[in-house]
Amino acid sequence: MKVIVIKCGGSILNSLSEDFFLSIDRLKNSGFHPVLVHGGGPDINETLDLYKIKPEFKDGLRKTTEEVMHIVELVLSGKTNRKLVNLLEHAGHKALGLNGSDCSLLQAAFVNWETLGFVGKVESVNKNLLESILEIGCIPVITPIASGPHGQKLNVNADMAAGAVASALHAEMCVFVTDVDGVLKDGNLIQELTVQEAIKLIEEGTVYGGMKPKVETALSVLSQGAKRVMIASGKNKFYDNNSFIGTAFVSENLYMKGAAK
Ligand SMILES: Nc1ncnc2c1ncn2[C@@H]1O[C@H](COP(=O)(O)OP(=O)(O)O)[C@@H](O)[C@H]1O
Ligand SMILES: CC(=O)N[C@@H](CCC(=O)OP(=O)(O)O)C(=O)O
Repeated sequence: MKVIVIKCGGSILNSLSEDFFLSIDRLKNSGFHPVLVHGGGPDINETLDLYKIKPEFKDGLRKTTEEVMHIVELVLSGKTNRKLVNLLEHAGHKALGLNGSDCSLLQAAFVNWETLGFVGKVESVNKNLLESILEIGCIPVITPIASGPHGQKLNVNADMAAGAVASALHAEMCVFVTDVDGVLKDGNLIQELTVQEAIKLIEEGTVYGGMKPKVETALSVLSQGAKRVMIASGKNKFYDNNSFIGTAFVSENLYMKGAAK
C-alpha cells in the first residue's frame, strides 16, 4: 500500500486552499493512500489567552501543565480535528477523526516531566488500526495526543507525531504542509536540500522557530527510510502533474538536480 503522511500545520489550518484539497484528489488518483496529522498551535494559544494562561515553550515544545493539557485536548480534538474532518468530507473524501490516545494509536514516553510536564515523544504507533482504516477507503485524521506510560494523555508536537506515523507505516512520502512555500533563504524557495545543507541552515539560523522542528523531523523521517520528504504550502497545490511542489529533502546518495518526481 502506497501511503503518504500529510502533516497539516496550525498556521494554515484555518486557511487551507481549494488547491490543497485538489492535491489530495490527485494523490489518490495516483494511487496514494493519505493519512493526515494535524497541528493547531495558534488555536491553542488563542484559547489559553481566553483563560488568561500565558503560553510557554521550551525548544519549540509547549510546557504542558494538567490545566494546559485539558485545553490542548479541548481545542485539538474538539475543534481543530472536527474542522479538518469536515473540510475533507465537504471536499468529497471519507475522513475519520482519531485522537492519538484512542486504541493505543500513539503511545508515548514523557520528554521531560520536570521541565515540560505532560509532553510526550511517540514510541509506538498502532499501524494495524491505520491500515484497516485505509483499506476501507477512509482518510485517518490524527490529533497529536498520545497515551503515556500510565494512561495519562500527553501532548505531542504535531511535526514529530507525523514523523513517527510516517516511519511506522513505512510511508512512501511525508509532506509537512505549512503557511510558507517551503524552506526559504533570503526570501527564495529552496527546491532541494541535502541533509548536510539542511543542518547548515539550522546552524546558521536561516531555519528557526516552527521551521526548526519541521526540518529536524523531515531529516529524521528520511533517515528512517521514507523515499520522499517535503515541506510545502497549504495555500497552493502541493501535488500536480505527478510532481510535488515545495522543498524536497534528499539523501546525499540520491542527490539529483531538478524537481522531485
Ligand atoms: N528558513 C525558513 N523558511 C521558511 N519559514 C521559516 C524559516 N525559518 C523560520 N520560518 C518560520 O516557520 C514558520 C512555519 O512554522 P510554524 O509556524 O510552526 O508552522 P506550522 O503551524 O505549519 O507547523 C513560517 O511561517 C516562518 O515564519
Ligand atoms: C508539545 C507541543 O508543543 N505540542 C503542540 C501540539 C500542536 C502542534 O504541534 O501544532 P502546530 O503544528 O500548529 O505547531 C502544541 O501544544 O502547540
